[in-house]
Amino acid sequence: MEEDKGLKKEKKNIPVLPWMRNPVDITTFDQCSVDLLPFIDPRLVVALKNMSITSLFPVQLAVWQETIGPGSFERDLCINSPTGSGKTIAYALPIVQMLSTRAVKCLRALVVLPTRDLALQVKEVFSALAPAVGLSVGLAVGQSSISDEISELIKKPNVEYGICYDPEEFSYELQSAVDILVATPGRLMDHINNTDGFTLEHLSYLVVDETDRLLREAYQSWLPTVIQLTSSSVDGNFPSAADLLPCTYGSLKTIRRMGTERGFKGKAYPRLAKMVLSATLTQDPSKLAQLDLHHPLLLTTGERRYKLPEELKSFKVLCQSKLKPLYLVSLLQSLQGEKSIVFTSSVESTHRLCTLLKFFDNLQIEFKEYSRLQRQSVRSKTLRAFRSGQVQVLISSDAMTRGMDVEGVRNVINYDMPAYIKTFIHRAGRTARAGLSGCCFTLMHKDEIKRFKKMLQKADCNSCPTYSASSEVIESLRSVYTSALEKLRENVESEKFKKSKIRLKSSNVRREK
Ligand SMILES: Nc1ncnc2c1ncn2[C@@H]1O[C@H](COP(=O)(O)OP(=O)(O)OP(=O)(O)O)[C@@H](O)[C@H]1O
Repeated sequence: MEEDKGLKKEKKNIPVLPWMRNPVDITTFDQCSVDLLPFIDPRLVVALKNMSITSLFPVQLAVWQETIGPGSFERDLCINSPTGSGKTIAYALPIVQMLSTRAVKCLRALVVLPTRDLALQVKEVFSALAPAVGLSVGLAVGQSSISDEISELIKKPNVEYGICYDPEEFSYELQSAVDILVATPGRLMDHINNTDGFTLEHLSYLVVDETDRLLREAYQSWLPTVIQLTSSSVDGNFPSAADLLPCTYGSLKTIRRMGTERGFKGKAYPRLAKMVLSATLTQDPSKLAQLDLHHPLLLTTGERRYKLPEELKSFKVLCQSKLKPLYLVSLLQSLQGEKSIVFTSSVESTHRLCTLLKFFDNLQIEFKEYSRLQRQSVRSKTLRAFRSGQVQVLISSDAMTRGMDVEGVRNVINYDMPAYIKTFIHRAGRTARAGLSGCCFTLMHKDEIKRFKKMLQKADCNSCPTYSASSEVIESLRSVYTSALEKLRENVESEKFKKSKIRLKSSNVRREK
């Protein structure tokens, strides 16, 4: 009977897609000194060392093997590797290496991420590598105005000797100012639809980072659009007469033909090579089908689908629901100003918790709210302060959950227990990155223990000791907590009143119009 159960569990873990059942196991790779990496451009070795990277992590070496090494980018790669294991460099390095010998500048690599902050972070990594081999990197996230972004991405034509050509009369060739573009889906679609000279015609590499998140929403159909724009424009091996017509002086043309050979039938050639990544990569065939992968190869860490970082320690903090803020304060005080992120279940509870903490007198912890309710400029400022250490604790909704890499985060606190293991993995993964140690504390009521244990088992985590808050500290905080709660109630009332006043004012203005 027990055996039957075990068998059923095992079966449940077997992916439906056959190619997912024979993955490359990343754990079989060791770290490798950058000086010993085969085929690497020496200029990139210097750039890596300037980033304080002297050896490659296992996932980076595994991807290098499948791209620059014997794998030669022949298959599309699906990379499932834990948080903080170095996936960004895993895809950035081979792309920059491949493009280092390009002759003409045009947009050849596109990296898509779900949020602006993540895109900014990834752009930084490319910017530390690409200029070393003469490549330029652009960003399309809507951080600046669309016209500023266009002038960064598209090269204006040379206007010789002050002669200004009439664009109606003379169709000059607009060219890309970047080789690599890091984008969020919305802004990418804006450029595809509206920016003159923006083209994916020459695209050779597509990276879909945080894949499962990006595949969850349609984001203006960015993925089918990219796939369609990079699919074959010509049937068979023979170009049409139009393709043989001389092209505009200096312009570059990429003709993607429809493959006719075995294994390539119906596929475009030159091919758009794809790399898709996540710490919790989806195994859902219908979702993966959207990516139109070519002979996909899965690279994953060990046998388990989900894995937590090696050096992460998890603790549960048992408390009554109504006393959660007290336990949080006591925990934060015992962490003595270590960089920490507190996760709540929604933007509203983030705001509420942050407001409540402000009413705790003498807390002596620099904390800030970080949520999608805030404007981007406010969020960016908070993130900068957190990175620099000016702010020690971020109270965040799930806006911080995925991919964010902040140096020195020692603790993650789940103020509200996440509902899914995927959320737990991404939240906890903000600490214990790049082989460093870190702790994850989850506040819960004793009735939630069973569910929590079951959830952690999915990531093969069977040990989660209880962290005991000092009862003396809890008692000493009670009176401050009562008065903070009272002030919070007043604050909520006054915020409600302000909001209703604003609503009334704007509806009056509308009526007058
Ligand atoms: N080879 C390396 N040597 C030292 N540090 C590295 C190396 N590669 C990456 N790092 C550092 O490790 C940290 C985590 O890297 P990265 O953000 O790429 O992880 P990730 O796998 O994408 O995580 P997540 O799934 O959370 O997005 C970064 O601070 C990065 O600078």
